[in-house]
Amino acid sequence: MKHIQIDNLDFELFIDYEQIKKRIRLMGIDISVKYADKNPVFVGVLNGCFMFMADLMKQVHVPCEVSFVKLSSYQGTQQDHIKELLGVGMDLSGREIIIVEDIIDSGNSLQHTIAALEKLNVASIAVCALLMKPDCLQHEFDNITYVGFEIDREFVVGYGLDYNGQCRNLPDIYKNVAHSETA
Ligand SMILES: O=P(O)(O)OC[C@H]1O[C@H](OP(=O)(O)OP(=O)(O)O)[C@H](O)[C@@H]1O
Ligand SMILES: Nc1nc2[nH]cnc2c(=O)[nH]1
Repeated sequence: MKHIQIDNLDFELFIDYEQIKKRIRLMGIDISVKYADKNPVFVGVLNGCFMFMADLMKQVHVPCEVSFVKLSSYQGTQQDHIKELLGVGMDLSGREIIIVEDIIDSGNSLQHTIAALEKLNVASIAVCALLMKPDCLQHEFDNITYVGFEIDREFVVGYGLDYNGQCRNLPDIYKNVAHSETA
């Protein structure tokens, strides 16, 4: 089993790039069928989505547009409180939106992204996430339509996901393991 260490944490291989590609291919087929003639806008939530978005777009075979947003946070004592969406950069009114997320954990980010997009008079919002942790969700959503892999509570890195800014470049996904397992 492939292991890596980042700072003080150990990780082992969890989902390899071949599995990821196969799953994304099927997700792309589903989306292409559903959105034929709808010219959807894929809205990626940076930073984590960049690899997933790139691979997903190669598997979507209908006319579409791509945009990215970033969530900004309050600083200091309010740190981690999501404030607003930055960078949509196009008119989304009347458009069919597919939010692209690398991972849904608590669902806090997703809830804020959806709330911000709803203010822009979009026609519809669906969510496409590579990973989701159902046991960690703190909100109810009725529009998480496309999920690559449902995973347990483990902390994962790679394929766009970081630990302290590191590991986003890894093609495979790794999960955190206790120190003793790798000793
Ligand atoms: O469901 P949640 O508990 O909100 O967690 C999911 C969010 O966490 C990560 O983003 P992060 O804020 O770490 O920023 P990043 O994309 O730049 O890594 C990930 O990309 C999701 O957007
Ligand atoms: N890198 C990373 N970011 C996250 N954000 C929410 N959950 C996770 C996770 O498991 N890994």
